Amino acid sequence: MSTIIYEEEAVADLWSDSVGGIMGIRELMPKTLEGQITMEKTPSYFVTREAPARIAAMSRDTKLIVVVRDPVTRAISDYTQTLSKKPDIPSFESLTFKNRTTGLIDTSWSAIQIGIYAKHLDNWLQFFPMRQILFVSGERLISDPAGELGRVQDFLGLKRIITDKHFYFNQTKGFPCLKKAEGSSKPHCLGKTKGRTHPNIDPEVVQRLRDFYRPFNMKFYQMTGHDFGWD
Ligand SMILES: Nc1ncnc2c1ncn2[C@@H]1O[C@H](COP(=O)(O)OS(=O)(=O)O)[C@@H](OP(=O)(O)O)[C@H]1O
Repeated sequence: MSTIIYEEEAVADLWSDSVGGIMGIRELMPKTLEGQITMEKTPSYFVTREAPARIAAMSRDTKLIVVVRDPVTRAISDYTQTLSKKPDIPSFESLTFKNRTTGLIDTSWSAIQIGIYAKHLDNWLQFFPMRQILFVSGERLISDPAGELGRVQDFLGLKRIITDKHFYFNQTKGFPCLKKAEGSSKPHCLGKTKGRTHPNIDPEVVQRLRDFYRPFNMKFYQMTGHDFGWD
């Protein structure tokens, strides 16, 4: 049987040379026994330039899992998260453009930059073959969580233990939830910070962003061999 051990996002800073870089992080990660898989979950790795080389230097066999969703919705979700912490930030519409009159998009804004998946994937492919990378569809994770987790289990070479039986759709939350949380007999939904209501964004700005991302999405579908259906 395989046990999965999670590490937290805080580990990200620990890659820095000041704490011993790769060797430092190795010391901090739990020891992995035969039959166990050690996992670390840090969303920012996917968009961090140095991450592929550093992870490859630690182990070329590492398997990588990335959840991707429609980059336009992702940008709005990202903005919604920042807004919840800093209510005084400018509108989504004004942050989107370098110059609203010319329609020039500010690709240096992280909410926009992160969704250019093809560009980030290019960096990873310099160090890892595509067969070691799994892209999970954020949309399917909501519409068919068991199906998407089936792909994850197959990719990790695990028996399909998590199935439809483990989920139910919670009408109040508007998302799938677990029938039983681990080590408990009670249902479990993700917390309040997951599944926030997004603000309404000017449809013209949304359309402009759709047009902006289309070529990058097409490239991404080509690279992964999978149409995520965002266009
Ligand atoms: N089952 C279930 N329950 C609740 N939310 C779900 C679920 N599955 C996927 N999602 C989507 O996850 C989004 C939040 O994940 P993030 O990775 O953005 O969160 S975080 O950055 O780690 O806070 C969150 O994005 P927002 O809707 O923008 O809040 C959800 O759409």
